[in-house]
Amino acid sequence: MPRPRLRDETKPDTAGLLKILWRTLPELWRSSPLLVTLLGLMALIGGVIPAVTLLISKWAVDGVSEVAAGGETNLALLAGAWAGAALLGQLTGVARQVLQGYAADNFTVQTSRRLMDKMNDLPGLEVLEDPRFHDDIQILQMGAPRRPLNLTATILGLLATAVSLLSVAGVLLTVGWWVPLVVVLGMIPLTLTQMRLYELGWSMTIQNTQASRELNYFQKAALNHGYAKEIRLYGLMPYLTHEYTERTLDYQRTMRGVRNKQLIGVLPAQILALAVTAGVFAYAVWQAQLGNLTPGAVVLVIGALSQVRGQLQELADSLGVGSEHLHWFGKYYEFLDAVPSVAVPAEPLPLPQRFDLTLDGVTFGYQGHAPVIENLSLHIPQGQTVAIVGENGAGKSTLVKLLLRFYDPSQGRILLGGAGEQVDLRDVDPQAWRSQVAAVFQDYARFEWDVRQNVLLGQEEDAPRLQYAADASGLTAMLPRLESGMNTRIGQAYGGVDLSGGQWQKLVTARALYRDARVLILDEPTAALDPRSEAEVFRTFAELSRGRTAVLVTHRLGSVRMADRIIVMNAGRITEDGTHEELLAAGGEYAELWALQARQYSESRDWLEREPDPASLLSSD
Ligand SMILES: Nc1ncnc2c1ncn2[C@@H]1O[C@H](COP(=O)(O)OP(=O)(O)OP(=O)(O)O)[C@@H](O)[C@H]1O
Repeated sequence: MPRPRLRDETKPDTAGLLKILWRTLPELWRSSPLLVTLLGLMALIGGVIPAVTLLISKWAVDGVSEVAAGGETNLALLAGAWAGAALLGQLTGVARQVLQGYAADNFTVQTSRRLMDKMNDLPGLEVLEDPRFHDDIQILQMGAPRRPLNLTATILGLLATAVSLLSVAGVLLTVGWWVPLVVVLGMIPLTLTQMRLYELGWSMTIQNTQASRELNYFQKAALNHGYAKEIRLYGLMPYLTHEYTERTLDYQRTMRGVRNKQLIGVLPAQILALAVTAGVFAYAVWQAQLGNLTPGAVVLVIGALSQVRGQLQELADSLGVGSEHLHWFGKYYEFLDAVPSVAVPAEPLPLPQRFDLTLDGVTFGYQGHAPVIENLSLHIPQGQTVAIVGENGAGKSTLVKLLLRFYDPSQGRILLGGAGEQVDLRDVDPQAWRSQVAAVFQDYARFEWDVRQNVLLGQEEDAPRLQYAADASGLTAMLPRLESGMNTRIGQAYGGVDLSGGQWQKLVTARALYRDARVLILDEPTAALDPRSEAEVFRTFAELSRGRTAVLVTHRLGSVRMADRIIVMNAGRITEDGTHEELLAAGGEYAELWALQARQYSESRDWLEREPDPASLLSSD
């Protein structure tokens, strides 16, 4: 299975950028067809107005000369035409700004939606754990609100500028066929230099994203509420400040170098452009002195020269800025085209009748790491309650994530279904399978919404079911302590309250219970609960798991006795498998862990019951 490739280290050249533009134009048009068509028309109209104005100016100056020489010219008509053209220019300009805003808004929403839809099409987690992905997603996230908007403005601006440039250059033909050619050729180096420098700026952005992400992390950590206790306790702030400052200064030094290069780099090309403009201007004046050009033509040349200069400058800026936007869109398409390693099958098989779970020689390692599950085989018949225990890092949570198909095994298969109807998890729609599973993860999501939304997670509210989930999880009992009960907003950032670890755990248990699922997975659901709440959650779990397939990962051995079967994992393998009594009798790791926990309980009970002797508390042995 090919790994998703989100980062193209070879950045697109001009042909690549044109390809990206070619793909973007229809996208832009699709986001608001009528608006974009109208805007295109307006850009065309706005584009020819400068040339028309120049011509009218020429005719007016020549007309004035004619009148001065005793001839006749309708100067009022020319003045009216000039004012009309200027007014049309103003009006199309304003209308363009307004409509462009609407079109850009639509394009922005469409682009962001595509990003989120693509995220939804990535059913696995692997892609999110790739550090290169963080860089790309940061670029995409930061650019999503502004790149589509800016590109829309740039494309329309480019269209108007190109039309303007062509029409004004056309007007210059009246002075000499070579004049527009020389003017444009003389200014092309400026355009190219500017574009190259913009390119440099973009590549710096890319190269520095990891660096800027890291340096920002130091600042974020320093200001983050969640880290505040450790930072104060361990006096971490000077370290964070030092790291942040050093890294930022380093980063700024690099960026300053790029900026200076950008500014100085354009100077020679600017001087050439200026020389060409001055040369053509001198030529026009000389020709007028010889009587080859009318005063109106000189005015036209002066106006056209400054127009062409301005427009080429604009073209260079737009092409440079536009190429940055296109680079962003290049990343965006790379992301949209990324092939997820955990893929939704083109033609998913229906879910089987029975939900027996079978792992058949499964091996799995996280991206770039050694296997953490090795050749593991396990059969969990439908309806069985299985507790998985084992030391830290044994692979228990990884096994749970594999069961939910957040990853695919690198070897072996995970099968779903009873005999004769088994399907490989890879062949069913992951969303269909997950909708049958309720799970409480160790690192559950703490959405900063209200309590109700945190339980419902986007599902329709069913009052009796919500009541049941809240009662069974212990959530109901804690609601009176929250100011607005179920409607209490969580998260200080939005003026809400903070929940304790145990309160959160009750809430996420309610979240799982609200889902009417056939498979129940609880990964350390009681780590932060007080003993009474813990007992309550296990009692509910026992009740709920009746008739359902249930997997419970826990270190609390006292609670695993009620499981039909206990599995002990060690270094990615199953080392023991049986009931509580069987495993105790076997005298293996489980029995050892059980004895250890039992001894801890009895020792602390003895210790508590003993009359405290201050000397024994202070002695070192
Ligand atoms: N996303 C990840 N990327 C890389 N390695 C990971 C990732 N998640 C877990 N691991 C590694 O996989 C191994 C198994 O982790 P896992 O979380 O499955 O263990 P566990 O048995 O659930 O441990 P615990 O009892 O501490 O929760 C560990 O060595 C861990 O460092």
